[in-house]
Amino acid sequence: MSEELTKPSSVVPLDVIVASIKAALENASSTVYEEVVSTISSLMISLERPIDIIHRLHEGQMPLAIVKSAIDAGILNALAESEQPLSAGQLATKIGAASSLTARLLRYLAAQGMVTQVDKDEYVANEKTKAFAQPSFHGSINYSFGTVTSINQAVPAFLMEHKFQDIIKNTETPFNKAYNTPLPLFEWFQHNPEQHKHFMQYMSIQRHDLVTWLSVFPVELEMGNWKAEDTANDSKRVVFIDVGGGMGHQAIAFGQKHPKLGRVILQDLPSVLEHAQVPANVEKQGNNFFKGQPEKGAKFYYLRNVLHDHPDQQVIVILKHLMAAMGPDSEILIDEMCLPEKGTTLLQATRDFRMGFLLGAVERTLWEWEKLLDATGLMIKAKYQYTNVLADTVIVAVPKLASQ
Ligand SMILES: C[S@@+](CC[C@H](N)C(=O)[O-])C[C@H]1O[C@@H](n2cnc3c(N)ncnc32)[C@H](O)[C@@H]1O
Repeated sequence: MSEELTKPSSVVPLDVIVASIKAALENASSTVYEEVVSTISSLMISLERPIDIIHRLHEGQMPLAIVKSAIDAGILNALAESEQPLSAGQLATKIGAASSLTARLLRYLAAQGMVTQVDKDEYVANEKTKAFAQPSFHGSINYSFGTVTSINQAVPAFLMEHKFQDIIKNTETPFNKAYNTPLPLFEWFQHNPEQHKHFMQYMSIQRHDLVTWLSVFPVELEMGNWKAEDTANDSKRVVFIDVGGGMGHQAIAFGQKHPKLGRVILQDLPSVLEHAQVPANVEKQGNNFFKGQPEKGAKFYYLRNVLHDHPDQQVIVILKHLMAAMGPDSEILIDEMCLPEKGTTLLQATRDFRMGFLLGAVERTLWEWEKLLDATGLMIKAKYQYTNVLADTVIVAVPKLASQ
């Protein structure tokens, strides 16, 4: 038997290894799941030969184009809605496409794990098909394909033109080059509501299934003796402000988990808050964090994935406004990735460049956070890491003087 036809499992017991990984993951927590998937991805990268990298980079451009086409054609929704297995011909009739093209799309989607092929020409929806039939997943694919792809295309020319210097201005990025605009991304979104909607849909699911900061953050411990009752003014104080909170997922989660601690506020630009749907215990408050912080003396000023959107000088402006509003017990909670100094994963390094290409910003290491906070007049009182895959960490920052 030639070497090419030797079954891999006769050399390495792959079937056994795969079966044991699948069995171990059946009831695993999302943290364990993410970590195993990340380790396997790193293993795949470590096993690649140079030509395999060429194949990965070359073939890697295709999935987004195919998945976008499959969504636009309505294949995933039609399959997700069907209670019976469907053939390519039946699906083609439902969506009004050619049956041979539909068959080829299905073959690709099955190879990609997004539909299940149960027989020679029979397909059924699986969990991934059902997820990709939802508007938030459509929006995410549209964001990746419609907004991000053109930015990636602009990167090499942008870096060459800028002589491979750091990207430090949010008005001079590959995004600005790709869209020929002088506006920073979030201002540009105000003039491009369709792209903004897709971005927000992506934001709403990008942490799908990951544990949240509330699973590790010791609220009672950090609260200390802080009380919501403001007896002097016969009112309730603000315990939590989700600064730049977008659709308010974290404000909602905090209010649900801690309904009695005090008032909860969601702050963002007014045009963003129009789209946020929050329960009665979360107050919406339009505010531009570059202009100031109207709520004085709140317990927690929380910022998730906000500061990584901005270069250092702007982060300092945002934090100084919060410092001016802080009372003696206030804390700033910075919920961001803390990149490891060594052994950054491909995903973490990708997120870092994404920030740079879109916004002239960066993901930071813990040491870089320490340096930046120090330059602002803050220090790290505590930190709580809650994911390994993204190294998401809540940094508790307090003014240097108050803590000394
Ligand atoms: C990357 S998103 C993070 C949203 C949210 N914190 C989350 O984790 O889902 C950044 C947020 O900052 C908001 N933002 C940008 N510029 C702002 C400004 N000048 N004032 C207030 N919010 C702003 C955006 O509208 C957006 O909701």
